[in-house]
Amino acid sequence: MDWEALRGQFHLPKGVIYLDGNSLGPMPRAVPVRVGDVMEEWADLLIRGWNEGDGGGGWMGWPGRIGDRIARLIGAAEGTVTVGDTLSIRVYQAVASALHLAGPERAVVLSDEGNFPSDLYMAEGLVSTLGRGELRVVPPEAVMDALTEEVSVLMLTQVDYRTGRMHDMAALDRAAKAKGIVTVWDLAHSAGAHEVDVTAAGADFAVGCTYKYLNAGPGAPAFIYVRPELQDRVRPALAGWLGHARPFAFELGYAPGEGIDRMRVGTPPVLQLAALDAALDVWDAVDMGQLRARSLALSGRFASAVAARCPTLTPALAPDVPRGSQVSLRHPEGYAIVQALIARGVIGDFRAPDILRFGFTPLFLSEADVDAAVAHLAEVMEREEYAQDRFRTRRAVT
Ligand SMILES: Cc1ncc(COP(=O)(O)O)c(C=O)c1O
Ligand SMILES: Nc1c(O)cccc1C(=O)C[C@H](N)C(=O)O
Repeated sequence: MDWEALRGQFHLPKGVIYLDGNSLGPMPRAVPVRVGDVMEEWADLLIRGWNEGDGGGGWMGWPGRIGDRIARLIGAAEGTVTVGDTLSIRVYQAVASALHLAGPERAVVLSDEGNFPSDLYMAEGLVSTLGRGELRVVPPEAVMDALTEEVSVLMLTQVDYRTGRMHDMAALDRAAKAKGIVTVWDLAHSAGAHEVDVTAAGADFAVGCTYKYLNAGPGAPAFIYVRPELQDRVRPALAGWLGHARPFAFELGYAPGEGIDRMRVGTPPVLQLAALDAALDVWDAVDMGQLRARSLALSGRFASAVAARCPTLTPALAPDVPRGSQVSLRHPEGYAIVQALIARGVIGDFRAPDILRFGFTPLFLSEADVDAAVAHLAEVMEREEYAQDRFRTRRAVT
């Protein structure tokens, strides 16, 4: 694959080494052009855009059309993915639908301590709304043994947002199925980061965001996948008018739409979908196997150089633990170290209580970036640059 050509498709600010594409991907150059085109369609077509926008295809069909483009990246068949709303909403929708499928006999939603708080809050809220059941949260290594007959839904984020630890999706799905457990996977840190095969794994539901590795921009819409065999049995939980079988009949009662369309909720975010559509063009030339190989090469290069040059930074994971496309390190002064690095133009991020997190995105990073980032980090550590007050003052966000 031509990595240089791929990198050329992104706007990357001068003097910045961006190791935070796992939180907010950089902007593909095609995005503002495409968003501008769609704004012109809005200006000229007005409401006719729903039917005639997108060069004639209409904006209304975008959630499914763009869902199909994401499907390829997660090993899903056409017609199994739709896009819109935020990831937190999609998590709620998937877990609620999964609980309904699992039936009332079982009560436990099982998750792990590496899951993102919003996912846990959503499940906790659902359980309390239903007035039955419980959310059970175990350490990541204990998930397999916690798959008991009491569990109705297994809800996991495949790659831990803090440590980068990666669950074996196929093995956990197999074990869950053997016990009649419905599975929900959050692929926020997987889609576009490494190969994912929801079909081979037999996942029931998968959700993910598009503003990280898929580079669709801040607030970009989320996606949801439903296993084809379940689609006509699923009750969408958030029964919005655009998930109705006949939205424009404006019937008073709800009738679920066909297949994945029933997971649609309300009006599609057209401008953000235009950004996503353009961002997905970059992926047309990407082979996921080669991407994974390069991601491991770049992150491995970083991890071993840091181990050699920065002995006080402890890896968050043992070397033999499978990880996503990030490297996480621990240090009690993690926040200040990350701030000192950002001041030097190396952007990573910090996650409480002590994690320095670095994402490696082969679409726009090179070996030279990795080596320069390590050199900066080594200097920050050797000179104890992080001890300066200006780096220790915490901001409220990110
Ligand atoms: C794994 C995971 N789940 C859920 C979320 C929440 O997504 P959103 O803010 O788009 O609802 C995030 C990131 O914010 C995440 O990393
Ligand atoms: N979604 C975010 C946002 O709206 C603002 C700041 C950060 C984020 C994030 O994506 C955080 C992210 N889920 C994480 O992995 O930590």
